[in-house]
Order: sequence, then C-alpha cells, then structure tokens
Amino acid sequence: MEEIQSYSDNYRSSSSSASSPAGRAPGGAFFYLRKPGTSRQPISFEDSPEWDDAEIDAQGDEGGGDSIRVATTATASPSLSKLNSGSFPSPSFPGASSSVTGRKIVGASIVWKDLTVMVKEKRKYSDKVVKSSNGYALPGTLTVIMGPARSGKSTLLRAIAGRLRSPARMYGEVFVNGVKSRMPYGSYGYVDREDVLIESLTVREMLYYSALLQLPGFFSQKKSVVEDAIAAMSLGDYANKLIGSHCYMKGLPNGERKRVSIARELVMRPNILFIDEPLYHLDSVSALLLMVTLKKLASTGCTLIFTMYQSSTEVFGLFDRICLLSNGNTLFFGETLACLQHFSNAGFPCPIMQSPSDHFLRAINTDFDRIIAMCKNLQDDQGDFSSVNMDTAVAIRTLEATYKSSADSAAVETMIVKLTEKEGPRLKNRGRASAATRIAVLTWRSLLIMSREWRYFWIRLVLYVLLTVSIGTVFFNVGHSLLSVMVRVASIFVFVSFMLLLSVSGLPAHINEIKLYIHEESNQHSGATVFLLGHLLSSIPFLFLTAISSTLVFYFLVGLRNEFSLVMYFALNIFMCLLANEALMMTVAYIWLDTFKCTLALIFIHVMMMLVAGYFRIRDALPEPLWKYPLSYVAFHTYSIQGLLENEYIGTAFAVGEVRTISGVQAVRGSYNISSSPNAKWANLLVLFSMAVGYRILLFTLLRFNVREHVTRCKFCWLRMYTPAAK
Ligand SMILES: Nc1ncnc2c1ncn2[C@@H]1O[C@H](COP(=O)(O)OP(=O)(O)OP(=O)(O)O)[C@@H](O)[C@H]1O
Repeated sequence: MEEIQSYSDNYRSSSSSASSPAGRAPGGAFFYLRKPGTSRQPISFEDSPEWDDAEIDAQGDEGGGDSIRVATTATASPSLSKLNSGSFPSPSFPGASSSVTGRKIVGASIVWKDLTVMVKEKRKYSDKVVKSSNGYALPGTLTVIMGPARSGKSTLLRAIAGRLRSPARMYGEVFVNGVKSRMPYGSYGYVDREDVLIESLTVREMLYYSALLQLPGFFSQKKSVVEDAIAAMSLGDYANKLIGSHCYMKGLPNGERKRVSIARELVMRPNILFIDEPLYHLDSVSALLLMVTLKKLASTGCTLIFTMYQSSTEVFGLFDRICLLSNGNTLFFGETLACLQHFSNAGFPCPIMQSPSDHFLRAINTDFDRIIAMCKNLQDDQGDFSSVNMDTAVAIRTLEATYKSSADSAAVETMIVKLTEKEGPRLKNRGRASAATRIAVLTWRSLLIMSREWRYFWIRLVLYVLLTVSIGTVFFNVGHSLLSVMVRVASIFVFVSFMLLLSVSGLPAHINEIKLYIHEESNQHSGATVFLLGHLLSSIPFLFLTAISSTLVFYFLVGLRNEFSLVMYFALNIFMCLLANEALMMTVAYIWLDTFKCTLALIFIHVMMMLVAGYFRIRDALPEPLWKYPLSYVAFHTYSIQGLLENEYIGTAFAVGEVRTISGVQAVRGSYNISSSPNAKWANLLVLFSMAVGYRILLFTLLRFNVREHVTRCKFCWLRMYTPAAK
C-alpha cells in the first residue's frame, strides 16, 4: 500500500493552477507513477488474468462462439483506433501498456446521446430524472457518473445498460460500437449496489455455481473462467473462505464482498461492466484497493462505467472520465482533470486542501443549503463560516451554463459524432446454460446450502423432533378404546397444527432464496421455472426426512394403529402438508421480503387455518360465509387431519355394550367430520398434493409477471403524487 503513489501533490498543483488552461497536467503523469528505477507495478496484487479467447470460442456453441473475435476486431475499428491514437488521450496506468498492446479482452465503445429519463407522475410521464445527457465510455477506461443523492446517477447508469425500472421511460439513443441496439446477453455485466451473496458458500464455490448458471459448455471448462475472475478481482487469498460468518469466524469484509459481486459478473467475460456505487459502505482502504483492481481490470480492455457519490483524492485520480450530474442535469462530461478546470473556469476553483470530489459535491449539492443556514446562525456566535457559504442554486446554474458553452461540451459532441458515424462490429450473444443444466445446478446448490446452513434446516429438524417428542409424551399411549377417540383426534390436530406452525422458523432462509432469485433473474442467470423446480427438487429430501422422523416419533409414542401401510400414509400426508406449506411460505416471502411482516402474516394465516380446520367446531357447523366457504376449504390443515383420521379409523369398530358395535368413522363423527369411503383418505392426499402444486403455480405467476415490481411502482407513483417531499 505504501507503494501507491497517489500524486495528490501533483493533483493539488493542477487544481490550484486550474484557473489557467495551461495548467493542465498531461493525463498520464496525473495518475499513479512508478517509483524511479522500478519496473514492477506500484501496488502488489495478483496478475490480471489472461482472458483465454480460444476457450470462450469453444464454449460458445450456443450461438456466441465468435463474440471475443468480434471484440478483438473492435479494436481495429477506425473510430476506436483514432481514439486510442490520442485525440483524447487516456491516462496511462502502470502495467496497462502491455495489455493495451496485447489486449485479450476488448471492451466496446458506448455512447449515449440526448438521453432523457422520465418517470410517471399523475398518470403522465412528465418528471425528468435525467435530462438530455450526452457522453461516452471507451474500452480500457473508467468512466464515473458522479453527483449528489437523487441526482439521477443510478437512473442514467440503468438507462445506458438498458435496465430501467418501470415506471421510468427513456428517450434518446444509446450506441454500442456505433450500433444502436440492445446489448446482448453476456456482452455486459451489471453489478447492483447491494451485494446479494450466499453466505454458506466459499468465494470459489459462489463463482463456480454462478459460472455454471451463466455459461454454456462443460462443467470442467468453467473452472478456468472462475480462476480468471478470482485473479482479476485479487481474491486469491479469500478464494476458499466462506462468504458469511461461521461459528466464531467472521465473514468476508465489505470490500471483498463487493469484489466477489463484481467477479460474479466477470465469469461471463463481459465487454462492458456497469457498477452501481462500487464503494458503497467501504472504508477508504477497501475503496482504494477496489478501485485499483478495477483500474487494472480496465487495463485489460474492458469498458467500465460506474456511479459514485463521493471519492477520496486517490480514488478520484484513477478515473478517466467523469459525468457530473445535479438534479438530472449534466454539469460536466469529460476527463477528470478538465472537470477541475471547468469548475475553475466557472469561478469555483478547488481549494488546495480539498478533495476534488468533495469540492464538486459541495458546490452542487443543494442539501448543503440547510448546513449553510445552520452555519449562518452559528456565525453570529462563533465566527466566520464564509468558506462554506456558497449559493448552491447559483453554482449549479453557472456550472451548467459554463459547460454548455465550453470547448469540453463541443469536444464531447465531436467525439459522439466520430463514435457513431460508422457502425462497428455488433456484440453477439454468448449463449447460456441450458434450462436442464440450470435446474440441476440450482438443485445442487440449494442442497449444499441447506446442508450447511444450520439455521435453514438442521435447527428446524431438531425443533420438529423436540415438538413431536413433547406431543407424543403428552398423549403417550392413549389406548384404542372408544373413550380415547377424542384424545386421539386432539393429538392428531395438535401434531399437524404445531408442525405447520413451527415451519415458520424456516422463513429467513426462504427470504434469502427469493432475494437471490430476484438478483439472479435481473441479471438473466435464472428464471421463474428454473428457480421453482430447483427449489422444489432440493427441498424434497429434507421435507421427507422431517416428515418421516416426526411421524415415527409421534406415531409410536401415541400408539396409533400398528400397520406399515398406515404409518407410510401418515408420513406421506405430513410430507404433502409440509410441501404445500413450503410453497405458501415462499409466496408470502416473495410478497413482503421482510422477516417481521412475513412472520406475522404466516402466523395469522396458520391460526386462521387451525380455527376452521374442523376441530374447534365441526366443519358443517361453521358459519357459512367466510368461515366455511371459502376458509375451511383453503386450509390444508382440514384435509390433512381428515386424511389422518380416516387412515386411523376407517375399517375399525368399537364395541358398545355386549352386542352392539359402532364403526370407527361413527365414533369419530362426534368430534370430527370424516368420510366412510375407503378412498376418502387418498382423496384428501390428492387435495394436499394439488395445494402444493397450486401454491407453486401461484408463486410462479407472481414471479413470472414480476408482481413485486408492479406493486413497488404503484407505491412509488402514489408516494410521488401525494408526498411533496418525495418530488
Ligand atoms: N423507476 C422510477 N420511478 C420513479 N422515480 C424514480 C425511478 N427511478 C428513479 N426515480 C427517482 O429519480 C431520482 C433519482 O434517482 P436515482 O436513484 O437515479 O438517484 P441517485 O443519484 O442514484 O441517488 P442515490 O445515490 O441516492 O440513489 C430520485 O428522486 C428517484 O426517486
């Protein structure tokens, strides 16, 4: 670290002399320099990977085999070679020179022209979040979109990446290698602000399963891709460490977690990488390390665009181009040094001791107005605060006007014309793993997670066994006489109801699964069908183990009819019940994605189902509206308990006095409504099975039509309409 030459002095001198255009330092000298006499890189971390083109070609048997060839040809594109030839010199990075000449992965140029994003307000798309933004990003460079909170950074990034969330609408054009088309699958990676990682996997496993989900080809081929991504993100030391905490071991620090998130996108070897707030929640050391790693990644040829709220001086020194936004307006687009010059020209030179990013934000962030007001009050008592006393609105207007009439703005337009006048090679779809492979991978990955996460399954299993032992001992050996019928009905009701209620303990794990799905689906690594099938297949062994262990403990402690087929039916019935309940929990988890709300909702649903399950009041005696129809018919408790009682009592008889006998069904009818048909228990099992499928179909529909996003959109519109502060 001590070897990092931040050249803040260099920077200071350039900023302090920024008022004079001649004061611009040459791009290359502005950034990190080698120590005199050293040939190695200024920061020690693993070598950047050699992206193996031939391997990608071999893998691209689903239509994307020539994508790297395409990318390689892209360097030869006249417009790009012109760029690289120096009309806009890109700052050099130590060690980058070799990759510039022998570049194995080549990014694509991306241009956005007159890009406006509007969001819906009172049924009309009228609120502009991004206003007529122009800019470009070139292969091998870092382009940062900076600005205060809610200035439209993420929206602009999403718009360029073609991933706008409704109800936002985009106007304007985005060109990739001079071609106006959407970026195909695999040609770009998008890293969200929040890291959604699997805590119980190691870094290498996480990336390997991600590669299996994303890439076509054989399992063995993915290993080298993963190793390359690990090396590219300098994760070698952490490759075999668990991502989350485990026993007394701490999980990965935030910086490494972010690098894993980025590496996950790198397994696809994208030409363009979009990252929303890479330094979110990172300390200054992790932030610098991450940015240096990204700089090195860019030096292999990848085009990197990311958003950032604020940066240290050292980090700022690594950017190639900056797009400065305020309230959706572009206040500057161009090279980082020129931005300092621009502020200086507009009358806001960066003070010697201030970080440029802090200075920019200080000048354009309207939130500072409140602080200024506070300082004015303090000023009367405690002296002069004039250094922060700047009218933000005036500063923004001045900077915007200065930029519009500046040579920088004209140069951007010229460059946009150059980059778009001629169509370059189109990026091609890399092909993806087949649905069968993805189902197999998701199933195996979920099995692995369930077996490792004690909170996911093992603790539940222990609780189930404890519960059944408790119920079994409370109802121990209740006997087979007519008098024991009511007690036996009670024991079965308690067993089914409490088992299902206890399942709620697995909710946090389901919420994590859904969050992971939402993340993977948005990056096209997963889909609703694949996810649901994978989840179903992986949960079957665990639910079956739960059902069989609980059944055996309960069945023999209470002393139900001792026949193998009856015991098996009992276990099957409980298994179906758990399967239906699991689907219900997933549905609720998807709707709220919040442990507290989901727990409340599920407990309420279960209590309601217990209430109408026919035990507290026989089903036929329930008040018809609501309680009988539809509630008692949608409660899976009803069918499970009915099936289990039919299993226990059909075919039995009790002696009443010396000569009379009554059937078991008649004996039960006083306390529970069951059928005398020998097939009734199978009909109930079928209903339970249909419920398990039905809830999954419901969940599939919710996932397929992305209902959460529609609900969030309505909430958003509602908030914007009725909350003045939200506008
Ligand atoms: N899909 C959308 N629908 C409605 N409004 C939106 C949408 N996306 C963004 N906005 C609004 O646009 C404004 C800019 O949001 P954006 O997230 O792009 O800002 P940002 O600069 O990234 O800020 P932050 O760093 O705080 O996230 C915000 O006021 C936000 O509420």
